[in-house]
Amino acid sequence: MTARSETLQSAFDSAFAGIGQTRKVFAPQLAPREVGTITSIATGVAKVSGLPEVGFEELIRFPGDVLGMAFNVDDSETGVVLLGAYSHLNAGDEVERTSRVMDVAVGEGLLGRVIDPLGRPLDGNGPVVASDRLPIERTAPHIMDRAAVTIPLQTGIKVIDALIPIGRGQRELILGDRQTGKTAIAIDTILNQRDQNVLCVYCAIGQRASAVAKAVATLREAGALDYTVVVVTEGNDPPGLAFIAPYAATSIAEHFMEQGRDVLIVYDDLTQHARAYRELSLLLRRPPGREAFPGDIFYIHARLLERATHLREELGGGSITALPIIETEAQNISAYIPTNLISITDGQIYLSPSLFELGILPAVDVGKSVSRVGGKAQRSAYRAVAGDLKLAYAQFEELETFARFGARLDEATRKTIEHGQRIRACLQQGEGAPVPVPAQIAVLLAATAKLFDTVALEQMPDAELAVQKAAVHIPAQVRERFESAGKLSDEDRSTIVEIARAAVAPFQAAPKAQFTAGSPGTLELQNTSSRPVAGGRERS
Ligand SMILES: Nc1ncnc2c1ncn2[C@@H]1O[C@H](COP(=O)(O)OP(=O)(O)OP(=O)(O)O)[C@@H](O)[C@H]1O
Repeated sequence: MTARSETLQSAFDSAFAGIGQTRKVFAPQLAPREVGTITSIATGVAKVSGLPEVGFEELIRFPGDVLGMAFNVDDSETGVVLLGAYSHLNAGDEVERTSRVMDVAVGEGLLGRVIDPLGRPLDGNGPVVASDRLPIERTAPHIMDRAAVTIPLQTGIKVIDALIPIGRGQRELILGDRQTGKTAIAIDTILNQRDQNVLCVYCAIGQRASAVAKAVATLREAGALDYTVVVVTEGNDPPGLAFIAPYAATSIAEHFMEQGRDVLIVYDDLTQHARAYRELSLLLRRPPGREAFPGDIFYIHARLLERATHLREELGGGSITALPIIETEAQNISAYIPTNLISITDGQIYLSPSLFELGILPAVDVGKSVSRVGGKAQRSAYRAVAGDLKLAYAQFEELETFARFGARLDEATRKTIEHGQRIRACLQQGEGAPVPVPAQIAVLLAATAKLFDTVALEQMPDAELAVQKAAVHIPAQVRERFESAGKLSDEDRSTIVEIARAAVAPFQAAPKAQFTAGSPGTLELQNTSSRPVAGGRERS
């Protein structure tokens, strides 16, 4: 054999050897594909037959890549909640099991993005970069994995930080009638997390597109979108999307919490979520209960809010603070969904439409609001003033009701009311203007020291702002004590009060005042008499 024919032979052998080998290794991957058909379709739900092995909450693929979630798993038929546009679907269409449950993209790449509950971008900024995916339904951390709530979550809203403090890992309900400033409180709290090292998730459920666009624009303008993930379902989305939105948002927050980060999550609002669930349940013929809500309506909210917690140090020490929002009807806080949520959460911030109408903003009704765990996390500097402030304010609110009837008031009552009015004025604050801690402490200390009592009510906004600005003069070592657990000494308090006194001084040359019964819920000052006012000072 020549050298040339030898080379040809070996090439021939190796070629055939390759084919033989390929034949041997060729093992086609045969996977069973379970396929069923749509039997009927209604608003946001479909009934499917021919999927005997389908599991509860398993995803089912419909034509056009629409996903659905198995909700009612019966022997003969499966009730499926649709999670996308379904107008092209018809009875008889083929559907397929996916053998997986609903999950969502999570990770740092989501910060600054506006997405839907399926993780699809809505902001036109290209695909979302996810570091991982997590199922939307996860069990809440076990009781032994949880730590006590000890670190405050500053909202930047004076009345909340002073009187209804929130701690990291707490669940605090915001409730009130429509248009009473519920969203404003939640958005302001997000804005205040800028320097607090807290990441935020804002979950808009069934909101008007314009309201969501306004919230996103506010966050973007204030630079708060950089540390916030916005999860949105709009009013005209299928009810299935509204139903899964808070669970998906919570999984996004949990990813950060498990990395040791503090997260704030806002559900705006769970009334829409409950309505979406009611709609789905009625369409799937689940038995209706009170107010036509299904029997497990309490459970769907409890299992959601149980996922907000503060983890133990060994597990990273991260936390999720939840601010669910609920809309009441005609101030009825004892309706089904509000009472459910009140009993699940660790306190509530109640917004009163009457205060809102009087222009007392934020319209927080201090008497009906409570924070059950936040007090323990509150900074000691606040605690030093909160007790006096609460008492004085409660006394004022009670006396104010009497004063409405035009009763003649004795000197002590008049002073209490005057003092209460100034506290109320101090606690008012505009939208989108969170107040830093030192400025808050200065204002609150000035109010408890009755420095504002000699200032005319109409001058109060300016006087209060002057005290806020003067807070920059508080010595650095005192400011440090605001952050630490250390108490303010008497010396610290008098230093702050003196700074505030100097700031208030220009406003104290106020006109003389007399009370008359004014419009309901308020008292007017008239510049007529020369009666002495609080502090024994005569107003000129
Ligand atoms: N502290 C405030 N200062 C001034 N305006 C405010 C304040 N809080 C809320 N508002 C205004 O009150 C209106 C209602 O506020 P917001 O939309 O937050 O209420 P809501 O209760 O969430 O409403 P909805 O029931 O529509 O969800 C808005 O126009 C908002 O700008």
